[in-house]
Amino acid sequence: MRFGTPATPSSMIKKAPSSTPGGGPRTREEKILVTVRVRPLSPKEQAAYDLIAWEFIDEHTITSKNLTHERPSGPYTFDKVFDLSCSNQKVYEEGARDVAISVLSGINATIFAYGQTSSGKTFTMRGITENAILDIYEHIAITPEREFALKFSALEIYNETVVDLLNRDSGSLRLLDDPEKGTIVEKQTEEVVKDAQHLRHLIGICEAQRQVGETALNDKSSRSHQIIKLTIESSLREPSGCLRSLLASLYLVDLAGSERVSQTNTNGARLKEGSHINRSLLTLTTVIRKLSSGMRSGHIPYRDSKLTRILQSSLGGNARTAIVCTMSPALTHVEQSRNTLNFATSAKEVRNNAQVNLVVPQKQLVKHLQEEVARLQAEHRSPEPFGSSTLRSLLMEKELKIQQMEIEMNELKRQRDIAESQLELERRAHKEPKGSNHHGPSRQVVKCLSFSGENESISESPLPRTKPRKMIGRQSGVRQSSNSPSMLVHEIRKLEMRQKQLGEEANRALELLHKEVASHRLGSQDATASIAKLLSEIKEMQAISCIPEKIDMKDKGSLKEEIARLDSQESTIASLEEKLENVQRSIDNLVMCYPSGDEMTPDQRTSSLKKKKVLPFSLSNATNMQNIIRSPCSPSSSSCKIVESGAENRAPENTPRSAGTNNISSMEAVTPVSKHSNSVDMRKMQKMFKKAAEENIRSIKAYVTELKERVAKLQYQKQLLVCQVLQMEANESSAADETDAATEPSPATWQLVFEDQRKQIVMLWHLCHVSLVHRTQFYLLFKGDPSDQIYMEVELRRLTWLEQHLADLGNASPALLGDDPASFVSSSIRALKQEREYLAKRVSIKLSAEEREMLYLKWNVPSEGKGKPKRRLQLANKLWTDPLDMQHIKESAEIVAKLVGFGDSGENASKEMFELNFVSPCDKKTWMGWNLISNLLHL
Ligand SMILES: Nc1ncnc2c1ncn2[C@@H]1O[C@H](COP(=O)(O)OP(=O)(O)OP(=O)(O)O)[C@@H](O)[C@H]1O
Repeated sequence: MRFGTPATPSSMIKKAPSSTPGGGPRTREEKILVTVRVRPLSPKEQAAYDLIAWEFIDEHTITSKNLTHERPSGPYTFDKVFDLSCSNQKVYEEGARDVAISVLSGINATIFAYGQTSSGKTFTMRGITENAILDIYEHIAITPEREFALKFSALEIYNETVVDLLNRDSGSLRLLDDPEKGTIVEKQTEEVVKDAQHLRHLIGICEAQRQVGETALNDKSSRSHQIIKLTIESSLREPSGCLRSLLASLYLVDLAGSERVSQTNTNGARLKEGSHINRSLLTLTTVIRKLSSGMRSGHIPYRDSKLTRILQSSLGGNARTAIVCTMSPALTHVEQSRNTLNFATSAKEVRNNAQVNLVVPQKQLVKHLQEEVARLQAEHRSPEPFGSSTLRSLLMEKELKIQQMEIEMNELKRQRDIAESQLELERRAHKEPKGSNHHGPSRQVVKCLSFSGENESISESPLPRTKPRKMIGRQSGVRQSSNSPSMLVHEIRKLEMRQKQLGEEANRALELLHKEVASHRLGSQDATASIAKLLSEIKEMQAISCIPEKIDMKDKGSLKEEIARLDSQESTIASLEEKLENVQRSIDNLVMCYPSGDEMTPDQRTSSLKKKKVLPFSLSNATNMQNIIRSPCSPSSSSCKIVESGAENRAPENTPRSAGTNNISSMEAVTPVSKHSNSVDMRKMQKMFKKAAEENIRSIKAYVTELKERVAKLQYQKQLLVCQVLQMEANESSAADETDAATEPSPATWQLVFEDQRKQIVMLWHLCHVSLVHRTQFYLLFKGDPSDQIYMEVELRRLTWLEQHLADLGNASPALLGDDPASFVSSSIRALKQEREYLAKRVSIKLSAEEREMLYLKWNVPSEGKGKPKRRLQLANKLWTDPLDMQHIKESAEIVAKLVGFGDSGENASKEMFELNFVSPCDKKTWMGWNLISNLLHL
């Protein structure tokens, strides 16, 4: 049996016709119905002469009385506020009925009670459940035209373990992700409900099975979250044109109550239960808060707890939801009640998108078609108004349809089997690393926190996996498609290829320059030699930095290696730049080497004229020459052309001139030619040559400058891409989780996120038995500065993984675990105990007698008596014990800091001790230099 949205492929769910019972709109976006119920003072509260701290302004508004010197809270306004005298009947009618009966119209519905322990959740949910049963069966009774089928299932989430309340023996149930149905509970029992009495009986069984325990606040405190699911399918009894039936589920959720350790006086098993309860409620609060702030498209951490995973569709999804927030009126609980009201305030902003679920049961459809065939066959046997051929074709058509349906059914079954086997594979794949390395981070965590090669292999896995989350679209200059590490590596490689091409072009340009200078025999020998040297150097450099032609994206090399490689190439790029500088200098020298005709001495002029007489090509070839030089600058020119044109312009080898172009004496020996040239206007020729040469050199100079710019641009783009890779890794489940929008969180949003993350971190420290000194240092160091963001995220991820790991150890069967599963947990607890003993010793060293007395008084530490531990140890044992009470946390941190000797702001610690040498993520717009990136990766 499956738990989740109705067990029907979404493709089969259609919008309802207008004639659905209930008659409401087909889909509706609406806010969650939020009401608040305040129970009467309990006998215990009355006995303690506790005061009523709340005032009911009207049916919708509640505010705190001004009983203490504290600022009063409120007024708070909700869909309804029920005062102390309100009956269950009224709470149901005004706070739940409308939502509950939606299930009869094919709309999923969820009703849950939220509130502090002993605030009346179970009391309220019982009332709602009973009234809902009455309403449902009354509706069934007055709707004879429809046939109703009810199914019942129930589970509890106890210490983050899902248990079937109809079959406890089945142990811990797994939650599976179904792309269409959302979260489903594997192998859960589902009972067909016969009637109202049977339904009450089943609910009774569940209540008896549920984990209940005694705490200081409640004799029968629910220690688990209970989720009852009633699935109702209804269809018209009379066969009509409409084959579809309405299918929806009603979830009745009785949450365990949030509790303060200091008030419930819990320890041992109760304390552990309380921690799990608080943690999952904290996730629920976070989910609600995020949904209420309109972050529907951003990351909502449903997966952080089993409760929110199961309730996902009820929170911002395809369901109508009503929440009854319960609270005690007592002054003692005013702080907790305020928390409840804040939760309720967030919840009333959450919008759901419920729709009518219509299904076509395949069985029914096949049955219908068979009946149709039978009818047609009967008609065929009897005299018919139509020709027998018409009937036959109709029959054929129907049979074909049946066959089609069967094929579709088989295909659906096949797909289901594939999905199941994939899930099974995935489950095994997840289990494997556990067995081999209990202490290593999970693959997913590794993926989030590092660039190890394993990630690449994960990405190649055929198993379904979570998609990389969206990047914050910060680098507008970088292609949008670069949204996965492999894409980015691909981009980087492409840029490198381009860079290589540019290098080659530069080389060709230089070669031409070289040729020209050599063949003209003009300019200084030094310049010619230096260009020749540059040419060979660049060639050499290209050979070294040769990039593999083939971009092999299956390469197992990790991104980290990739970035290290890029980093090492920096020197190559720098030297390319340097060499280009040199080329430019050489060109400048060359320019200098062309003395203007006017400045030439008569000797120079003669020599120049002599040289010009032996030009390898005549001046009529000037156009060609320009082509040679210009071609590399022109983007459209191909290197091939350049080489060819160079060859074309070479002097024919059989001419006498070509015999001795390499030295001046041989040039001078070619007297007939020079004599012949004498007829040319030498002065004019000289001018033209100078002009052409200067133009060539300008052209090369411009080209080199352009090359330099292009190399710089490429390098910049490459670094942007690297940054993107880094940011993506860092953001994968945190910053990018926060928002899809391309905007930075505003300081106000960051403060909210910070508070939220801090609460989660505190809770996780508690659950994972993290060292008190670490907690204190971290708490005092990270106080919400924007630059703390990355530290907070990393700490949260580390702890979330650790908690999950510990939970897995706790839930796994000993056979699977091999070594002592509890050793890790117990050694952490032992270390914590030793730390408390150490802190206790420091109490008398670091605090004056007066300070000690004040603390004992404030922290309710009774005086020492026989058999009681020392007061200082009692004090140490109280520190950091209530993760829900932020005041307690703050004071605990201050005391530990004093005992250990940290300054007010943890001055003995620095953020770097958390080994995160990052720049502030809020400076993300500023350029992250290469060295910083290298540091970041600890390359
Ligand atoms: N509206 C009410 N009127 C009278 N009694 C109430 C009301 N609400 C709760 N109570 C009583 O208060 C006590 C605590 O209620 P309940 O067990 O429902 O609290 P809870 O919130 O479910 O606690 P927990 O989270 O610990 O399970 C019970 O004895 C219950 O009968």
